[in-house]
Amino acid sequence: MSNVDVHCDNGAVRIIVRERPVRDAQGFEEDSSSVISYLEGTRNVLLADGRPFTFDKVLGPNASQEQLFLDVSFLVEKVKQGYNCTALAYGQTGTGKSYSMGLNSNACDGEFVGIIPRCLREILNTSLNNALESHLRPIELNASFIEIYNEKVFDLLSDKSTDPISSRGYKYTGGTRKVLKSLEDCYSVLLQGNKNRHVRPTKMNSQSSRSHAIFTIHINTFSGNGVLSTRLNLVDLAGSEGVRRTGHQGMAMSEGVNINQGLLSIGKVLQAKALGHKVVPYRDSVLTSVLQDSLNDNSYLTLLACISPHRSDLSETLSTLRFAQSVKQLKHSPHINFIATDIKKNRLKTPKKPLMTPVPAKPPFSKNTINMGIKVLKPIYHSNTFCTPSKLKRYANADKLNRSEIGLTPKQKKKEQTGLFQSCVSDLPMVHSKLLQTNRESTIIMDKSLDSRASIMSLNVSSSTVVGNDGIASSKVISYSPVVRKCMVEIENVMDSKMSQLMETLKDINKDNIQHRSEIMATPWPSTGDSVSAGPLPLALRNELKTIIQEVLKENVKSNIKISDDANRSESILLDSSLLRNDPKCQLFATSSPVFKVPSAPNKELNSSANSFKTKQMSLKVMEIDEEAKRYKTAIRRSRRISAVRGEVVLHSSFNDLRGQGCINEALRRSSRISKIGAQTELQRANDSSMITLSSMPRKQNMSHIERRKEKDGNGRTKQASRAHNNSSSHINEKVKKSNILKHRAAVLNLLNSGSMKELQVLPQIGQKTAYQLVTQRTLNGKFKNISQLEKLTIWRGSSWTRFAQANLLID
Ligand SMILES: Nc1ncnc2c1ncn2[C@@H]1O[C@H](COP(=O)(O)OP(=O)(O)OP(=O)(O)O)[C@@H](O)[C@H]1O
Repeated sequence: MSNVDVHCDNGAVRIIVRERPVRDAQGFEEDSSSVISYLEGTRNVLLADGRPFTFDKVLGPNASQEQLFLDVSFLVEKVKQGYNCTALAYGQTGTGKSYSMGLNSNACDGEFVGIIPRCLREILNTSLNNALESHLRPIELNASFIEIYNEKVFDLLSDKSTDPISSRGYKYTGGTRKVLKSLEDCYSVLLQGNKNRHVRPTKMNSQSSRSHAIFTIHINTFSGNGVLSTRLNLVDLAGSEGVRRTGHQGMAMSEGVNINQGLLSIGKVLQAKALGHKVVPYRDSVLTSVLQDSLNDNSYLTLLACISPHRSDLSETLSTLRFAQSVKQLKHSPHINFIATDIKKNRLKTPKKPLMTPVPAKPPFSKNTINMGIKVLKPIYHSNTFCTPSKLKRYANADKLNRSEIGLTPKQKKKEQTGLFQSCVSDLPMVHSKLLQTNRESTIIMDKSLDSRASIMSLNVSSSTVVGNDGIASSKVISYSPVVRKCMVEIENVMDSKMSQLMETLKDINKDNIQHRSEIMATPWPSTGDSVSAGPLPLALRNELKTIIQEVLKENVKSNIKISDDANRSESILLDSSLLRNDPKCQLFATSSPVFKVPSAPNKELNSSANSFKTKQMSLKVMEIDEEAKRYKTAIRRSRRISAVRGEVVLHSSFNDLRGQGCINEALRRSSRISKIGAQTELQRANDSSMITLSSMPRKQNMSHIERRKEKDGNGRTKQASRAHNNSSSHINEKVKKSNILKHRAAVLNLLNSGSMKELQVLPQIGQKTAYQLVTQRTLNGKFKNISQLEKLTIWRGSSWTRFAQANLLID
């Protein structure tokens, strides 16, 4: 189509205003002068009773149907490229909506035919012309024509057009689709639809539409691997009307009310979208439910606002113009609708592939594929938070397609795919584990986000191509899962703060050499020249590497200060990259990926053996603190749960010392709380306040903590951990331990006898079901006298009793 108006911009939402000619006076006292005027030399500004309004295009009363179509034909171009498009005629009754859309005439040809027949003719002509060429892929053209009358959907192309196909509360599933192969088909479709449409004469319009009509042209372009499915929705909304002016009563009045209701809801939807509301009230009316796909961001929208020139209609005209202005606020970003049918088939046929080995598939469309005389463009794949293997495969296919189209050699492609896609994905967990060992702050940050296996599994990368308005792929984007993104940002922040701390330290130590050092710090990391290094992931890895290196530098600077004391201070703290190369952490990165190389050594070298030792010590210390921190967090979580049962308020401050004293003290506290829950019973009320037992934690867990502590004693542990261990081991001798266990068992039994279902679930291995069964047994058979009575209950399945008893220290 070469006749796209040069004045059209490429915005996804366009507003065209058309003024109808002055009406003949038919029962009205019409003023022949128009309240609408236009600014000389402009095509987009009009004055309504002196008030200026700016739109994409304004058409005066003398504008022809051809002129109007020139502005709308932009949509035909877009729909051929693979985008969904919608043209919406809105305005007061009798202002020429149906006339402009072409629903008044039953012809497809002629000077006065409107938008719909012209669009049909244009699309059909292109398709017929192209069908003559043998290399073209098959195209299918269909039309559907529905109307929404009194909040019900009617299929105008169906034999039973008087039966509604959908009403409020039911999802509209579409109407009859008629195949369009010739102009005759288009003609018969229009004729049949118009014949079935609800029309009623009003005081304002002898042929007033009483329904909202939606004419849809469906275009399916088939390809080897899928189908490019697009729609052009041409909507003729019923006119807004005042009951007083139409003079309607009864049925006609209720029609008017429903029409206004639909228009109001469409206004609400567009307003909500324009204001960026998260919840858009699509379901407020049948009209908005049906138009949901057309009004969403993924479509080109053109609003044709029809206005009247008469002063008597001024308030309606102003209201229409304001509505049009609010629609202009919408920000749509349409993308091509490619449905890769083969992917669905493949998912069923082929076994699941491992996550990291996507199998390249034949691109669904190539650059040279021509459909309907236009180049079919690349589909967009949106990144998802969590990638299933099949999704990852789809992304990999899209990635390959996009790469093939940007002209990379097969060798480069392979290198990129294996180098960037796979190595980066597989490197991420490794980087994460290295960070865990080397950077305490990063570890805590990562811990926050990656504290579950599921999160670690979500460290996926997906790629997508951004396609511009002109349909050309403008850039390639690699997206990471939110977890990875969050970590990257936080790590970057940590790095920044460390950097500035380091610079401060350096500044204090040697002001003269500061510039030299900053230069070294700012030196870009050398690249191997591999294209991989330019990708965003290597940058992220590089940042992480830098973080680690900053750590090492900082440690080295500090240790050097101590070693060299005052003598020759400036010499000793001079930064040297050989120091980095000698450091085991840096070596690890330097060898793991060819992307990273430690900068070549400048002149001076420092003996780093002392530093390495200190670094190792620091790493061990960091690991210990991390474990402590994890236990601390777990302890707090469990304690909160226990407290919540009794409605206790747990002050965080009371747990602060847990970090230092380890989990044994915490276990004692928790056990004490279990006892307190049981303290509500009459029997144990007196004893409970002094009852402190060893632990309500699983025995295995408890033992493993102690054992781990013992192990750590040999390897060097934190002062806090040592203190906690010494305290606990000195105080808990065998005798006390035994009596504590007995007390603990009594407390558990007491809780089982008196606790509610919710309270019982505080105990390990007691879920909702077991708690319910225990309470039922207790109610039926009376309180449990001892542990063996508990054991004999029929509620335990398999090894559930053993697990419960062990977890609660009820058996030795
Ligand atoms: N630009 C125009 N040029 C010539 N005639 C027009 C123009 N606009 C409207 N008309 C005439 O005005 C009359 C009413 O137009 P039309 O039925 O299209 O209005 P409408 O907005 O669809 O009204 P309703 O909402 O009640 O259906 C028709 O007879 C139509 O021919």
